[in-house]
Amino acid sequence: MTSCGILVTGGAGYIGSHTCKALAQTGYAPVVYDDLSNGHEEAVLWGPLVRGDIRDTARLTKAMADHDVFGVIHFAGLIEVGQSVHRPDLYWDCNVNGVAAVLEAMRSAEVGRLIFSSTAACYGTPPNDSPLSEDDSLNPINPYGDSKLAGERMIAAYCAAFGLTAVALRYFNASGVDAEGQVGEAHYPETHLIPLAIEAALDATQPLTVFGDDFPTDDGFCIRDYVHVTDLAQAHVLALEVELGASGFEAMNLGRGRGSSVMEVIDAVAKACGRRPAYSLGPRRAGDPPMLVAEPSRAMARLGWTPAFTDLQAIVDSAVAWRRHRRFGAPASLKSVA
Ligand SMILES: NC(=O)c1ccc[n+]([C@@H]2O[C@H](COP(=O)([O-])OP(=O)(O)OC[C@H]3O[C@@H](n4cnc5c(N)ncnc54)[C@H](O)[C@@H]3O)[C@@H](O)[C@H]2O)c1
Ligand SMILES: O=c1ccn([C@@H]2O[C@H](COP(=O)(O)OP(=O)(O)O[C@H]3O[C@H](CO)[C@H](O)[C@H](O)[C@H]3O)[C@@H](O)[C@H]2O)c(=O)[nH]1
Repeated sequence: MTSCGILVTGGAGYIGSHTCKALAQTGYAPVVYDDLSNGHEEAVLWGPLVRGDIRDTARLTKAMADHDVFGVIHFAGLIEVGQSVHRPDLYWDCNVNGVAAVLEAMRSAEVGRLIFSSTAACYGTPPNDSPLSEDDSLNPINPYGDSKLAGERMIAAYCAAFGLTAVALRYFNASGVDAEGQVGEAHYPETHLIPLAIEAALDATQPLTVFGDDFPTDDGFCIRDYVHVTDLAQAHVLALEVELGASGFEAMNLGRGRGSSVMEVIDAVAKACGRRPAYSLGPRRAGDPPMLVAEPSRAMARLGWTPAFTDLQAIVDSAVAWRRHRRFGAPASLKSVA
């Protein structure tokens, strides 16, 4: 019988834990590999946890062999655009050496399929207002995006040379939370807009700072494409068995294809919480492009993927429900870092 085991690096984190749930619901057996530096043991609910660093090739190889996995979904890494500008050393080390270790371990353990967490940050600042397609130029403007694009290129080279197959999924802004509240979003420190705006609405001592109101957009605020994490999780499951062409590698955007400004997010949070988040205006955050919106038709055609959450308000509502009843995560640790 073919193995149904999947090694999920970073599976104790936000997107990884939601993906483990989707994998288990589809009949796969997720094995989480995570050092818990930013993840939560309480989020590992659908299979075993192997604690280890993503740069440890030997430990990864052993985990793949011990659990007889046939694929790897690689989420583990550092994720903050702003931090990457101030500490590029951390991002090149963890995100690039992490991919190298995963690829070498896959070669040793003879594991054939990789799904990689990539990002809209690979595109940099788009040249115009059109949604971004995979054929648009890749010019990251921060070390986080650089490190992810380097990961994609290393993976594509391994596919060409060593016969692995891989899909890089370029997420736009992961948001929202599992409808049953089994897992959720609990980053420390939290830097993402939606959870911070919710905290500001529910706790007057945690005001939000809005990073800039002078962007070249209709209302002057940054625009992002917020896509529900359960929809992202579903795309990973679909990507595991998609047929790939001769190169063995494909990159696909995952977004709703709709942009929302920071002020539209604040409005949706106000509606969901019944109270407007307190906020002050700050300077632009280093490394923030004005507008990132996906053209997601390739993932829809190639994977048969359709995002179930089409509406920003429903995404924000799910995040508010988690904040009110969360299973893990402590509000006192919430802190914005620019
Ligand atoms: N959140 C987003 O909007 C977004 C958007 C685009 C891409 N991504 C990518 O998706 C992936 C997951 O993001 P997330 O929001 O779930 O982040 P997260 O921080 O919640 O999860 C990352 C997990 O990786 C683990 N990890 C970090 N460094 C590690 C190391 N050295 N060794 C082993 N484990 C390590 C952490 O403990 C954590 O559980 C990341 O690769 C990120 O770059 C996220
Ligand atoms: O306290 C805050 C936090 C964010 N923002 C603004 O809200 C928007 C969204 O910011 P997030 O930090 O929530 O998300 P990013 O767009 O910076 O980054 C996310 O999407 C990227 C891809 O576009 C990366 O992949 C990254 O990992 C992921 O966190 C941005 O315009 C940002 O300037 C604020 O105004 N105040």
